[in-house]
Amino acid sequence: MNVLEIKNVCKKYSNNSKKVNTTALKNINLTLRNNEFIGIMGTSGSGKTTLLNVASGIDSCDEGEINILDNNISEMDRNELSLFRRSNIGMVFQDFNLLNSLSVKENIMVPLLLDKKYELLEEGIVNKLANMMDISGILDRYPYEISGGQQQRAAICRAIINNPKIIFADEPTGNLDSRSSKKVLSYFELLHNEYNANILMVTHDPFSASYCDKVVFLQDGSIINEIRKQGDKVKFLNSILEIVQDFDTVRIKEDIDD
Ligand SMILES: Nc1ncnc2c1ncn2[C@@H]1O[C@H](COP(=O)(O)OP(=O)(O)OP(=O)(O)O)[C@@H](O)[C@H]1O
Repeated sequence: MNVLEIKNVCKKYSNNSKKVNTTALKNINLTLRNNEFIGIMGTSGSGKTTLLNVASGIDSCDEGEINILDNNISEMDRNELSLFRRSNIGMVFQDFNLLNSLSVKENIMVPLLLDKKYELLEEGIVNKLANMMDISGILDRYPYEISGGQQQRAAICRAIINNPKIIFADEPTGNLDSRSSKKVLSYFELLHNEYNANILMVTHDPFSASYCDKVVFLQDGSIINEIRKQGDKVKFLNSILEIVQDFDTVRIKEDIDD
């Protein structure tokens, strides 16, 4: 079964004060199959975050539909969607989105408390995840007392504590140095390879994208290319870099022509 189907999706933003419409997504079709890790790349403003927000139900689309495990989330009302998202979707953001007034442990527990899944807390799920993500020594600290990499690993624990069917990640390494990025990416890889996690990740970074099975490239709201991993990560990284360089060359030529 496909985990996520994005079908003919279009999205416009209207800016009422200037009476300008921005077409952010143009007829997007994309499928995330079971046990797939897909990356979304593209230049700034190409529509990456909009696509992730629409696919995860944070935002609505104007045309088309989004199916998650055969449920059309575009047709759900607010309450249905909110419940559906809580039990099926895990989100990871560039700026971590941890609550500073809660300890790391409490932050990770939030989704279970919202869903009253106290039995999982008693089974020690927080400690298990913290061990897996190598943050068990900092559970009693507050987000402002730990590094960005540790905050992101705590945010991943929070995203997966409900055992979601899909993890959506928007530039999860965007605020991290290269060492912390590698560690965070290695945990995504672990979740994907060992726990069959399905992941859709936005990134502008070819190195991060090389952890995916497949990368799609957006430009001006359309998918203009896609590439599937064949061989190892280094080979995949080189293929991604070639495509990114081609885009850059075309863009520079267009800028010169303008
Ligand atoms: N809330 C909004 N209102 C109006 N226009 C928006 C809004 N959000 C995004 N846009 C526009 O939609 C287009 C796509 O934006 P989006 O944020 O999805 O791009 P992106 O590829 O994620 O960019 P970046 O890499 O810079 O984060 C851009 O032209 C952007 O200016």
